[in-house]
Formats: sequence, structure tokens, C-alpha cells
Amino acid sequence: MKVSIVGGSGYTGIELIRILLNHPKVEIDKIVSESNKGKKVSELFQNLKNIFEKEFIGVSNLEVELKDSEYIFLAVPHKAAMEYVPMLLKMGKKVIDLSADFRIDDFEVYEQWYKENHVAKEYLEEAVYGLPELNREKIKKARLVANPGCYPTTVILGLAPLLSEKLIDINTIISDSKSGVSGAGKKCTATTHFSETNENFKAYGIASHRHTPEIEQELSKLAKKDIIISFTPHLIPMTRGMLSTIYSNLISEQTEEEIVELYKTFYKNEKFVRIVEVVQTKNVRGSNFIDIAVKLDKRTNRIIVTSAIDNITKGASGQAIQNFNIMAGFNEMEGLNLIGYLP
Ligand SMILES: NC(=O)C1=CN([C@@H]2O[C@H](COP(=O)(O)OP(=O)(O)OC[C@H]3O[C@@H](n4cnc5c(N)ncnc54)[C@H](OP(=O)(O)O)[C@@H]3O)[C@@H](O)[C@H]2O)C=CC1
Ligand SMILES: CC(=O)N[C@@H](CCC(=O)OP(=O)(O)O)C(=O)O
Repeated sequence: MKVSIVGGSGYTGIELIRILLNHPKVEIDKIVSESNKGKKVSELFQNLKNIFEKEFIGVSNLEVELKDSEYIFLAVPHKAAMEYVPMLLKMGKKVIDLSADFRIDDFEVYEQWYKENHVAKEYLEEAVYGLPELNREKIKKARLVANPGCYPTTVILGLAPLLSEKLIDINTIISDSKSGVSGAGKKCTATTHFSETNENFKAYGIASHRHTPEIEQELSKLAKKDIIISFTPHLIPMTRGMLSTIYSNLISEQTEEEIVELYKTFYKNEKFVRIVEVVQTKNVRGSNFIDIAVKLDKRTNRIIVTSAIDNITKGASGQAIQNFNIMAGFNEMEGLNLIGYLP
């Protein structure tokens, strides 16, 4: 099956290429880049030398250029994605959008948090939030999948069993989340510069990060009640990896062992979710796994969930390919049999 990538020159773009080149049922058709037209992809990403020798195509004439591709991965920044989606859907393509443009159901909420006008709001209703572990049946039938944000993936999957079973006080949720610098994309800015991030650790977006409404929206669906949370992201001095520490007050009599059992049962058919004793980013680095550990602090009666992913894989491109596999009717693991790099 032919697929193309728009925004293939960025971090999630190269991760899509890395994984798709080992997908037995996929042929990468076109890689689109605004600023690298005509350049060999392997010139920009030299890890592809002698492996993938296509050239980037530009952003013009995509109606013709993409005609043979059934699926399009949009690996572009938010706002850019909504410019492409209407055209692609009208061309009959199926789209997996890695940006935030179609994740928020209510365009007013999107506009408030993203400070952008939504120019394709008529497609919001049909967009499916692409978290396979919770929305698989809808993803199967979708034309447009909104691939989740990396932080939301850790928090939503981290809390889903507790909310589904109504075990926690929904007014007490706090997520303290940390990301590697690649989460900010390829562009080097004053905050992602080596000198700013190396040997440094900082909180940002306190009480204002744009992933807050995305997390709240999906947690509210699970709880069937409106949820608001405290969410604080942090930047840590590593390239890939994300770890969330999520606190909430237990309102049931369950023991830690019973809660761990609940998680194991909830995710028993999920190949990419591992319930573990201790999470660490290295165990999932370069893989599509999310590792989750659940502890009960008996002194405070607080549940502490820790969850770890690779922000570019389960947090973006790996999850996008998991969604693609579901949409295309392939085995969900196809191309994603990836083991975290240790040490
Ligand atoms: N990095 C991560 O961990 C995660 C990223 N995401 C989301 O995935 C998307 C891509 O992120 P990421 O790869 O990190 O970002 P990057 O900045 O690394 O890459 C984005 C690419 O998009 C291209 N681009 C920008 N504007 C346009 C446009 N109008 N048309 C076509 N291409 C364009 C740029 O390439 P060029 O100028 O060559 O066209 C750039 O290389 C974003 O929406 C991001 O929020 C989601 C979860 C995690
Ligand atoms: C470290 C870092 O900067 N991370 C990004 C989030 C990652 C991401 O790309 O999320 P979206 O898909 O929603 O854009 C941020 O905080 O904005």
C-alpha cells in the first residue's frame, strides 16, 4: 500500500520513515517538504544513506503528486495541518494528522488555547481521537485520525483504568510530566538551544499548557463527568523520552495489588501497554510501548501512576502507524515490533 508523508523533514517525519521502511505492507510514495524540495532525503537524514534514496517533493501540485497514495501522514505543525486536511479528504485520502488541529472537539476551546483561528472546523466532528487502546472501533472506520499529543498519551492511558472503575476523586488529579527536548521539534529556539537545555531541568507552561484541554476532554469522556486537572510539563536534558507522574486521591477500599490487577485486566489485550513495577524512559526508547506502574501511598491514600513513552514513537509516529494499521485492516503490530534501546 502506498503512503506519503507531508512534513517529512522534521523529527516525527524521520521517525515515520524509519518505521515505515520496515513495514512489510507499505511502500513510501512521496515525502513532502516545504524547504527541502529536490534534496535527497538521505542528504538531510544521513542515517538513511544507501537505504532510502528518494528526493523530497515540494508542497505545490499535491493533487497530482499524491494521487497514488491511499494514506497521508501529516507531520507538520498545528495550523499547517488544517490547511491540508480539506484538500486531502476531498481527494479521497485517509489522513493521520500528527498535529493538534483535530484533537479538540470544540473549535472555541482550540482557538482559546492555540490562539489560532480554526479554518477547517467542519471536519472536527468526524475526526477520531487516535488513541487505539480506547478508540479502536472508531479508528477502524475513520477517514481522519487526530493522533494524540505525547503528554496526553501518558496521562490518559495512565488514568483510564482508575476513571473507568471510578476509583479516584476526579477533583484531585495532578500530572507532573517531563519531556525530552525532541518533543519541541527540529527547529532550534532560544529555549531548545543546547546551552539552555544541557545540564538543566525546568518547568514550563505552568497552568497554561495547550495539552491541558486535550487531556481534560478525553479524561472527561472516560469518567462521564467534566474533569479539570493540574498539568505541569517539564523539559529534561535528553533527546527522546517522556515520563508522567500522576497523582490522585483514592476513594475506594482497594489494595495496591487489586489496583495493579485491575490495570493488567484493563490492558490485557493491548500489545503496546506494559504494566510494570518501575518505569524508566530507556526501556521504551525507540519503541511503541507505554510502560505504566501503579503504586498506592497508604499514608496519604493517594494513587501514584507513573507512565513512560518515547515521545516520538508512542507519543507521535509509532502511534500514527498503529492507527494506520488499524485503519488499513493490518495487524496492529506491523512495522512496530520495536524493542527499546538499552543501555
Ligand atoms: N516531536 C514530538 O515529540 C511530537 C510532535 N508532535 C506533532 O507532530 C507534528 C510534527 O512535529 P515535529 O516533527 O516534531 O516537528 P518538526 O518541527 O521537527 O518538523 C515539522 C516539519 O513540518 C514542515 N512544515 C512546516 N510547515 C509546513 C507546511 N506548511 N507544509 C509542509 N510542511 C511544513 C517543516 O519542514 P519544511 O520546512 O521542510 O517543510 C518541518 O520539518 C507537530 O504538529 C507536532 O506538534 C506530536 C507529538 C509529539
Ligand atoms: C518539549 C516540548 O516542547 N513539547 C511540546 C509538546 C509536544 C508536541 O509536539 O505536542 P503536539 O503534538 O500537541 O504539538 C510542547 O510542550 O509544546
